[in-house]
Amino acid sequence: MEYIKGRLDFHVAEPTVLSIGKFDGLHRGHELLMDYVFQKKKEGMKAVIFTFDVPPKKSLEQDAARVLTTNEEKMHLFEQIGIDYLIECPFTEEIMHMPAEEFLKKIVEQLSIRCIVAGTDCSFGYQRRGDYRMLQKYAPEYHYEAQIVDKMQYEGRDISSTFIREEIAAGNMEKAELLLGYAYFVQGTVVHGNQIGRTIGIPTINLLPPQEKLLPPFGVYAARVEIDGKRYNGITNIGCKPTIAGDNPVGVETNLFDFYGDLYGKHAKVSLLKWVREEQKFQNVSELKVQMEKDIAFCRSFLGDSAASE
Ligand SMILES: Cc1cc2nc3c(=O)[nH]c(=O)nc-3n(C[C@H](O)[C@H](O)[C@H](O)COP(=O)(O)O)c2cc1C
Ligand SMILES: Nc1ncnc2c1ncn2[C@@H]1O[C@H](COP(=O)(O)OP(=O)(O)OP(=O)(O)O)[C@@H](O)[C@H]1O
Repeated sequence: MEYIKGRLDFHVAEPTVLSIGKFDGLHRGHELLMDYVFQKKKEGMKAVIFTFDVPPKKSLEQDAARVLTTNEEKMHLFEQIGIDYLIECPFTEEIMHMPAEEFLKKIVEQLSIRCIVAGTDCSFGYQRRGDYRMLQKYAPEYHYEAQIVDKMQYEGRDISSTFIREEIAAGNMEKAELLLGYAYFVQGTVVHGNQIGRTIGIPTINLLPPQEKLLPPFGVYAARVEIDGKRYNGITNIGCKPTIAGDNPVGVETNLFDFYGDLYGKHAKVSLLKWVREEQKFQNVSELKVQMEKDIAFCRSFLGDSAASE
């Protein structure tokens, strides 16, 4: 996949099928759009995703300002599914104020678009004036096909990134998984923690998630972990470890079941499957250990041998 970012003079000479949007989380609704995109790819067009690189909101205090997938994660997801070009267009003043018609003409010409796939709520151009009707209107003049897709729904509500962010912020991991089509995950490099875990017989791998990544509420989760292509069942604590003195950063730490070894520096993908309980401040580490053992027993039974069976 070619990743074109930071420039307005993006060009693709081959005929393309394009989809446009934020694609935060790449959920089941987006997947529906991708089905149409890949149909066209089979017919010989190059698959292009067009998205804007909007600077992160100043205040990340609110969950709505955080993202399901960072730009880097999105890039990997698009690459995995077989997108040929990912265009991350800088959201400059010029782009922000470009009339929708002009914007459409620009991308059709520069990207040799033959088909545009979009949902009924897509919007583009100054004051978001461009919509699916505009895409349909200009299709004959610009010689592309407009493939407009009705929004996929779940229990009467449109599936959207906003919907999924709300579910994750409420700790509803199973529902988020249904909407996403895969379990919500946090990934990163395994870093050193306080090394207390091993002294209580429950070692953990520690990840420090990017600031903009939306995390579910602080607490304990049943997890599935992927490292070097291998899958493990495990249990994850998200939070600042209030039982442990000091100003601990927000961490995602996981005890892998039936694994012993050194994983520092490795890349780990931790999928959060089910909320188990809130993170608590215990009187001391011994009390915390008793609770952690109960949590592990619960998660072992909840997960069964699911990692091995997939
Ligand atoms: C299953 C599990 C549950 C945890 N629950 C809590 C908790 O409720 N409160 C807390 O302060 N720390 C909790 N922790 C974090 C522990 O304090 C932490 O794993 C331990 O101090 C080791 O940290 P280290 O890897 O930095 O050495 C939990 C960790 C795990 C794996
Ligand atoms: N549930 C859905 N079914 C079909 N198409 C969808 C669905 N959700 C989004 N799309 C389409 O996918 C493209 C990208 O959508 P985008 O990520 O911008 O919005 P979204 O998923 O609705 O999230 P939000 O508006 O909450 O940020 C758009 O063309 C949009 O219309």
